[in-house]
Amino acid sequence: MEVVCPIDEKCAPEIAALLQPPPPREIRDYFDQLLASREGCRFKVRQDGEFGKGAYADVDFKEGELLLRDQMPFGFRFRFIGTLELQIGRRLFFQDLGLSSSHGCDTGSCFDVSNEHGASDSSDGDNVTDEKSYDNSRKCASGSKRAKVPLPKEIVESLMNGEIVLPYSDKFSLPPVTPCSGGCQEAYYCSTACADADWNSFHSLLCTGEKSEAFSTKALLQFIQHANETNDIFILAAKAIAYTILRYRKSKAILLSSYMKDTAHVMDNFHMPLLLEAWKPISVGHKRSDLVVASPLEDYFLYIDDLPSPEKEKAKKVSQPYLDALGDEYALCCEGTAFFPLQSCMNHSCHPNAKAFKREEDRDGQATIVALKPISKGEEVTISYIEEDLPFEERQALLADYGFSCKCVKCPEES
Ligand SMILES: C[S@@+](CC[C@H](N)C(=O)[O-])C[C@H]1O[C@@H](n2cnc3c(N)ncnc32)[C@H](O)[C@@H]1O
Repeated sequence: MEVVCPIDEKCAPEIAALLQPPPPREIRDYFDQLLASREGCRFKVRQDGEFGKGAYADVDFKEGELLLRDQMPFGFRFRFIGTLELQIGRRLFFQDLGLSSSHGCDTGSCFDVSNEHGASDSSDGDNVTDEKSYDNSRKCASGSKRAKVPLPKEIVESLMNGEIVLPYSDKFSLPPVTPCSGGCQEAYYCSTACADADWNSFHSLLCTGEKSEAFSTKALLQFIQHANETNDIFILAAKAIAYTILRYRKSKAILLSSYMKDTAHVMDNFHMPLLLEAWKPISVGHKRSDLVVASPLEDYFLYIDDLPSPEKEKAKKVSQPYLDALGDEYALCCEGTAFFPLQSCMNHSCHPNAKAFKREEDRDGQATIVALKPISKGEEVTISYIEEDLPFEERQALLADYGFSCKCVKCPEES
């Protein structure tokens, strides 16, 4: 017997309306507003291209010029926070629990204190680019085979408690850890402003602490555990839904405040339009992107390695046991999944004119797009979702995972 969710049955027309993309005029207005709110944004989003929406240069760009730093409308900024010692301590702590993996960070907020239960799966869906694949300049240690030499538990604890200070670590200062004000001990931030923004955006409904506004924190805990054990895309989906609900509630409150209390019944006519409006940032077709933030630990150990003698030998005497304990993971990047509204409008080309690229100075989780060649005003900006130098068949196979067959300038020629 087919199991039908009672909500699916009861709200079938509303669900169908939510799944319908907004009309082109509304999509255009949405992007016009979004671009106007981004200071110095030199793009246009047009919907009349060969592949639907696309991003077009609004000025001439030179080779190597920064085109865009895209921000997430909801979600989080990925940043390493706390101290270098805390980062090492947490990483060793999770390593000891057997939880360490290629995913260096949690799925939460602007943090990362290396809470390693986020398992993002980049193989499914419509993720736009994997910035890691462009990040060849950095030595992410996945390929190397450094055997780990574990440290005693007490040392790991002392690192996390701030009782151990490593030489030159003050040169790699990180924003202090601000815990979630809801008391969940799951989300950590780089500032109170960031914590508040997150709370108001979605976290108040997803927090498992005592101040949570979730309907049932017990159910929420089960959900989070399930997502952590399977795929953190569920967490991102929950954030999208919480974000929509909170946006809906805000506009409903504004609307109600402009009516007399006894005419509140007029709301019946507004539920759906308000919900559709609140949902718009998602329904205009944001695609998820995988993003990577380079580890400050890698920078630290490289810095020690580059010190002149005898400082290098002196510092190494202290730092080497930590490097040995971390093994390959000394350079583990922080990986996560995010929504970038502008980057997700960029179409793919196997002969792209721009690139999603993490530069040395990019220390947060914004999406950075850099021109690979001069781009003229009006020209479409394209990026490669995959390694574009691969042979034709391999490129097609990879792009099939993204759900389309590539029709860029290069592919038809090569086929
Ligand atoms: C991240 S979206 C880019 C924005 C998209 N054009 C839209 O309208 O939302 C990726 C989708 O755009 C289309 N697309 C992008 N580049 C393409 C290409 N080179 N060849 C064919 N389709 C492409 C595919 O449908 C793909 O799933």
